[in-house]
Amino acid sequence: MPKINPEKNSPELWLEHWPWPDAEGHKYRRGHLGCVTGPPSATGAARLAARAGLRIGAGLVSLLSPPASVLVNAVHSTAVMVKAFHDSDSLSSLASETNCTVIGPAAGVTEATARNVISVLATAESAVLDADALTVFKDAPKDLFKHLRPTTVLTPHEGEFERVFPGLLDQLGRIEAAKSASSVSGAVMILKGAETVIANPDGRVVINRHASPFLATAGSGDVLAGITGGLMAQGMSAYHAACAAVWVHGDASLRFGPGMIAEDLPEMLPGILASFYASRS
Ligand SMILES: NC(=O)C1=CN([C@@H]2O[C@H](COP(=O)(O)OP(=O)(O)OC[C@H]3O[C@@H](n4cnc5c(N)ncnc54)[C@H](OP(=O)(O)O)[C@@H]3O)[C@@H](O)[C@H]2O)[C@@H](O)CC1
Ligand SMILES: Nc1ncnc2c1ncn2[C@@H]1O[C@H](COP(=O)(O)OP(=O)(O)O)[C@@H](O)[C@H]1O
Repeated sequence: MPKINPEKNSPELWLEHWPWPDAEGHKYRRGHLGCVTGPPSATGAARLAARAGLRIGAGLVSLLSPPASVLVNAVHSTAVMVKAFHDSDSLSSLASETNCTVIGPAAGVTEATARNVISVLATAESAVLDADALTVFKDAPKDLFKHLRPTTVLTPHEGEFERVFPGLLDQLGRIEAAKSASSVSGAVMILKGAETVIANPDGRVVINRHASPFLATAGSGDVLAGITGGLMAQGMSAYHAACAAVWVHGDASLRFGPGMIAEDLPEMLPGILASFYASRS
């Protein structure tokens, strides 16, 4: 088998595609991100994603919330909006109003989550599937694959990856496994870890080592899903958004350093954006 030498992730790969706001623009032109929340006791993960999406520049961000979680979400949200969905049909309708929807963080490993994932994929312009949105297809990954498109990004850690692509990691190693999974599923893959691999269905692969070990903290992956979705909502292609989000997420962790918790990551984004903005030619 030919050895793949993946490209190293760096801003040169994607910064020229950064979705800066137009001087004449308004918030709707900066894109609408939706983040699907879980039950009342598990809403924080989606809120981390939502805040990251807003910080990275999406013009509007909505928490798409089961009715029982609306109050807890509303109490904890200010600029981020809250919209209730009663079933997968009404979620589908809300997702159709977004440019990208993130689903999975603390969504719950339930049949309802599986239905909700399919509904989001049917109507959202683009989607990020993380955590439970992947785990829930453990016994029938092909049921998921048939709904995936090149505008979908999957963001598994190794445990989640193994559930949806059993045996691939052991058989091929991380880089080849991510590449194969992207090709088989037809979606962009972010295989997370100390070295994160980003793979596109067309065979492009990038490896990211620009990250701090302090990222090993609860909720940091939810923030990555939100950054990715926030960039896609602004019109960045799924592959460029995936590469950019992973680098920026890593940069935020390196800038913060020891003591970082997931909540700190979105607050590091303005400094990173300022340095990108200043470097525009
Ligand atoms: N604030 C909140 O609300 C938060 C809510 N969260 C939500 O919690 C839910 C559960 O998600 P989760 O990722 O914590 O656990 P889960 O899917 O059960 O897998 C864990 C098992 O997988 C394995 N494993 C292998 N490699 C691994 C790796 N690199 N990183 C991690 N695990 C790895 C390992 O098994 P082992 O290899 O040790 O046998 C491990 O025991 C989900 O809905 C998520 O969104 C979180 O986002 C946190 C913040
Ligand atoms: N040792 C490490 N070095 C660099 N990055 C790491 C390390 N451990 C985890 N990460 C990163 O932290 C994030 C963890 O995401 P995830 O496992 O989904 O956590 P959670 O479900 O708690 O949000 C990923 O982006 C992963 O790449």
